[in-house]
Amino acid sequence: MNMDELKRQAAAKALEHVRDGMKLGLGTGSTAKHFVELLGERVAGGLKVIGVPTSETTRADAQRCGVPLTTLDEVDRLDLTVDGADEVDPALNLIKGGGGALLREKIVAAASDRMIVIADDSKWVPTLGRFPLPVEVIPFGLSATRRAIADVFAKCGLHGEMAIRSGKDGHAFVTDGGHWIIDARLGTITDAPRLAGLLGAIPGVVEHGLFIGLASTAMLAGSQGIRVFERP
Ligand SMILES: O=C[C@H](O)[C@H](O)[C@H](O)COP(=O)(O)O
Repeated sequence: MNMDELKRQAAAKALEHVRDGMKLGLGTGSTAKHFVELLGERVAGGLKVIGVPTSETTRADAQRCGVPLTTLDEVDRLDLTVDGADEVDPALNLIKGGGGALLREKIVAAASDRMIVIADDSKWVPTLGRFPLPVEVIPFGLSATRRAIADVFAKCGLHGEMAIRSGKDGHAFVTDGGHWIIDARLGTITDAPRLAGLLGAIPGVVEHGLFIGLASTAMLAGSQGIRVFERP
């Protein structure tokens, strides 16, 4: 079975948890896109849900699939967010943001009663950090912000290359919020909650891709079937 089929299987498993009347957070990325498409099929069959997209790409996908949309200004809490991840560890802490949507994804996840992470099982890691950590930054004062990020890494015993993410046009990649992303190759993040706290306190850092304590459930599809993990 190829990777894309595994992603679709994980998405289908998450769909089993969607009930009529739910307010949903709709994630971003190739796995979340499967969920939006499958959800669209259920909506066409009469399911009543409303979704908040976590990116302009997901907004367009959801509109194409006929999923009704709203915003966090119009609804209070969301019942469930279903989203992909770049890495998942045994505590269900995550690295996200490979597609650049981490800021809206984190806002939506934090406004949800439950977050289900869907992925193929290559995303499962014993310790976060193999995937470069995305840090969303304000372009103003970038060098100062970068130095502050490097100081935080050193304080956490981490050393690694930092690179401004480029877009397809070769210029800096710009997020939906108009910010840039620094990708940091850290290798192994031994204390992700501490790193998350320190990064979040840097002026100029808008958000980072460490999702600590936000995911309730992970559904990971592999050749042996789907494994479901609940946050310990
Ligand atoms: O910014 C993008 C998101 O965090 C994605 O959910 C993440 O990169 C996983 O994407 P994919 O399902 O394409 O591997």
